[in-house]
Parts: sequence; structure tokens; C-alpha cells
Amino acid sequence: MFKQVTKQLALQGVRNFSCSKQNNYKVTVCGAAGGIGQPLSLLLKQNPLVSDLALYDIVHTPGVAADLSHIDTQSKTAGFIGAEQLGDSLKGSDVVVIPAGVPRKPGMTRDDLFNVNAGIIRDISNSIAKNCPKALVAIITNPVNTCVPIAAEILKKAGVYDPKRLFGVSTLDVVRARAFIGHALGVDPQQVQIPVIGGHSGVTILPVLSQSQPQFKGNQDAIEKLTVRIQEAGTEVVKAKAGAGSATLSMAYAGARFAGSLLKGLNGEKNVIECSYVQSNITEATFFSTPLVLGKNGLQENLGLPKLNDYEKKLLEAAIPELKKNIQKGIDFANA
Ligand SMILES: NC(=O)c1ccc[n+]([C@@H]2O[C@H](COP(=O)([O-])OP(=O)(O)OC[C@H]3O[C@@H](n4cnc5c(N)ncnc54)[C@H](O)[C@@H]3O)[C@@H](O)[C@H]2O)c1
Ligand SMILES: O=C(O)C[C@H](O)C(=O)O
Repeated sequence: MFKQVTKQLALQGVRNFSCSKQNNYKVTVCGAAGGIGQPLSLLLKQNPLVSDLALYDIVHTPGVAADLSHIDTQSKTAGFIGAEQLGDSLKGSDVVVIPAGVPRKPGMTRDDLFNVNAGIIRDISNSIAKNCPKALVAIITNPVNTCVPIAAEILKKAGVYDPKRLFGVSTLDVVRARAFIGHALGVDPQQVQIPVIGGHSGVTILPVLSQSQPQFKGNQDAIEKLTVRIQEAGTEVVKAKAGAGSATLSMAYAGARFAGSLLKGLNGEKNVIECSYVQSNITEATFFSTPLVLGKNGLQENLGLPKLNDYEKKLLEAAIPELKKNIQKGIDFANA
């Protein structure tokens, strides 16, 4: 019987169905019609590892999908609209990227988004648990520090939580640090390597400037100014957009880079390293971003805390209580 099935699959061109697939991944974007979702989907449409791009939102996805489907890359694009189509958008997905939810306006903190966005993450997580429990899930929605623990609790309740498969996307903090350091040093930002650890809001964002390669040259005052600029870069964009939302294009770039790294890991590429906010025992905060090696099952190895100088140790001390508070809020919400 087994032989027969193998022969049949071989005839259909399925050469080795017991091995993981290659260059053939389904990615679902939840919130695909939004300010981040559209350019993120555009970038994912150009990723050769993607074979199926599913665009889910509560509005506009048929149009966004029709538009993207005319791009001459191999992936198939399909739009899914409304809660009743969420499950279909997720079925068979290898990677789910979530930028669904409201963005900040000037004067708001990321935590102010909790009341609306927590429920969105809960509902999408419930559907992930039913429809693609093995997918790698990347949460962009703010407050990231709280939304990731919410998703973890929901997946736990459904009995499908795997901490190696759930990620908070903090890539934009790394992208910004590379941009600011590159421009300050007069070098190509693409050549800058810097870990940004902790969480994704204010004091929880901890750029480890002492570990920057090339080295950031500046006195303590310059280091502190750059640290605060990286921590407050999201607010800089919110203010500049003056009520029209928060970072979308740079976030789409960062989200596509992170999703691309997840796909490279799935595809067996070695030494894929990204900082991301995951369940962690590296500090007292049970979710924390550090550099991670990504592999065939998501998080392959947590590389832990980079070496910190005294100033960075103080930043870490300030970040932990805030992170713990943010995490507990998510756990309480999911279990209420
Ligand atoms: N992690 C980061 O670094 C980072 C960076 C920038 C923005 N963000 C966050 O990303 C989120 C989205 O930002 P944006 O600028 O794209 O906002 P946006 O308002 O432009 O788009 C959000 C999209 O989500 C959709 N949506 C709302 N409820 C939904 C639901 N229940 N299911 C599916 N889709 C739903 C909306 O229809 C909209 O298309 C915000 O929470 C923002 O704070 C995070
Ligand atoms: O600042 C925001 O509200 C959006 C995002 O978290 C960012 O860092 O740009």
C-alpha cells in the first residue's frame, strides 16, 4: 500500500513527500490591506521562497490581491475578506505575519492600542490554532510586548503552543539602529551589525551600541542621544505623520526581512540570525528579544544576551519591570 502511494506521488511529480518542502511556502498576511500590510505583501510577492501569498483583512483584500496577482513572480496571490474567510486564509500556511490592528496617533503610547488590538490578536491566534497550528507566527501588531504573550496563552489553551514558533517582530528597531549608525559613521548601513534586545516600546528597546560593528564612535553623550533616538524612533514617525498613522514603509521593509529570514530558516539555510521578541529565560522577563538562530522549526538557538557595558546594564534594569508589566497584562487578558 505504502509503495503504491509512493509510486502514485512520484508520477504526480512529488519526489520525496517525507522531506520538508523547498521554495514552496505559503505565507498569510493578516491585516494585508493596511498601511503596513500592502507594501509588506508587495515585498513578499517578490520573495522566491513564497509559492502562495494569502492576503487577509476585514476590508479591501480582493482588490489588493487582484492588483498584486498581476506581478510577474511565481507566487499565487489570493484575497480573503471578513472573519468568515480567516480560516481559509490560514489553512496550510507555513508563515503567518500579522500587522492587523490600529496604529498610534500623536500623544498615544503603544499600550494605548491594547484595548482594540488585544482582541484582534486573540481572534487571529484562535484561528491559527485551528487552521495552521505548526505555522511560524510573526506579530507586528502593537503593543508587541503584550500581543505576543496574548498569542502564546491562546495557543497554549488550544494545546498547540510551541515557543519556537511564535515571534514578536522587533526588526524595525535593528533596521533603524543600522540606518542611524551607518549615516553617523558615513558607512553603508547594510554593513552595520548591531543587536537590539529587550522589547518593542520606549525604555524596553535596548540598542547594544557597545557591540556595534563597525564600532560606534562617540562620547557618552552621543551614545545616550543615539540610544534615545532609537528608542523613540517610532514616536518620531508618528509625530511627523501628524495623525496619519505610524511607520508603514520602513515596517514593511523590516517585516519582509524578518519573514524572509523565517523562510530561509525553514528552507534549511544556515546561520540565519535575527533579533526577535520570544519566550525567553535569559532575563526575568518571560518574553525578551535577543539574537536568535532561525532554522527548520523556527527558533533553533537563542544566542542570549550580548556583552553589555555598565550603561547598557542600567538600561536593562529599566527595561525589565516595564516588560514584566506588559507581559502580565497580556497573560491576564487571555485568561480573563
Ligand atoms: N512591530 C513594529 O515594529 C510596528 C511598526 C509599525 C507599526 N506597528 C503596528 O502595526 C499595526 C498596523 O499598523 P498599520 O499602520 O498597518 O495600520 P493600518 O490601520 O494602516 O492597517 C491595519 C489593517 O488592519 C486591518 N484590521 C483591523 N482589524 C482587523 C482584524 N480583526 N483582522 C484583520 N485585519 C484587521 C485594518 O482593516 C487595516 O487594513 C499597528 O498596531 C501598529 O502599531 C508595529
Ligand atoms: O511607533 C509606533 O507606534 C509604531 C511602531 O511600533 C514603530 O516603532 O514605528
